[in-house]
Amino acid sequence: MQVSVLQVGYDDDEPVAARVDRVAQLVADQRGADLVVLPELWAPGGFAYREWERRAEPLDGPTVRALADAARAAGAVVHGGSLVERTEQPGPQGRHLWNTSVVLGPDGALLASYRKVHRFGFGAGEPLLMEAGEDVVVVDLPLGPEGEAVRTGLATCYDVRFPELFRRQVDLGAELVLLPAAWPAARLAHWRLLTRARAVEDQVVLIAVGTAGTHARTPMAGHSAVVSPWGEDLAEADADEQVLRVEVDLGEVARCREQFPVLADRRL
Ligand SMILES: O=C(O)CCC(=O)C(=O)O
Repeated sequence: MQVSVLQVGYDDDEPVAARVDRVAQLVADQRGADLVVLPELWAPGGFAYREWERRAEPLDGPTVRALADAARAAGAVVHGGSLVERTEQPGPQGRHLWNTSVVLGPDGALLASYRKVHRFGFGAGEPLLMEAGEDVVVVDLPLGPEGEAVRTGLATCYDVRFPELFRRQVDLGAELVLLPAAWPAARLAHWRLLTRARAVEDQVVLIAVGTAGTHARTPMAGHSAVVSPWGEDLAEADADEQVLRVEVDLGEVARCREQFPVLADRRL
């Protein structure tokens, strides 16, 4: 499987509509990739809390429509990262906003969405403004050598600190996990450690995609990575905007689980 990791960089000066056009073109340029993965909240701004209400949109809004066109142009499955989703109906806490990731097929159809379960912000930001997702999402994506289904778990940024979510995905058959993020540079060491730990303990291929640049006075860590089930880096970005093209052998998941059957030794 050929994967394009798009580590998007942005600052506060770039208008959102211009960023959506720029990133959609970057996605469309990824012909030859089977899977393209974008970061968390790259259009509205991962830490631009004050702008989220104004920049929120439904799942059939302009950002997802632009990504769907780009997926068709690239002929690839596109994990569009996440957006601030606005719904008509409020959630249990009476709010209308969610941090929602979307996955589109090569025909532009919406294959899956995932609402971030663990909200980041310690009382501000996400817990104050957004609803929490309730559902663990594992979806079949047509990413095998002949387009066969690959069980793929979806998680977002802060979720990586909660190993039980990923273990539940493994129980639901996940072999590949996609983790868009907007991770701050201040905790780069945690990002590197936790992404490798999740790949090793769950024996999955983990594709972790962060952002670059500084917005809302928060420098971003970058360092997107594609990690094998053995915990080895198949690729790692630096701190700047970057596109990584990586060949991933998903057969390594079954080989790793057979050669080192640690998951079979769990005591429940
Ligand atoms: O857990 C962290 O240190 C950062 C998490 C985060 O930035 C997020 O979930 O948006």
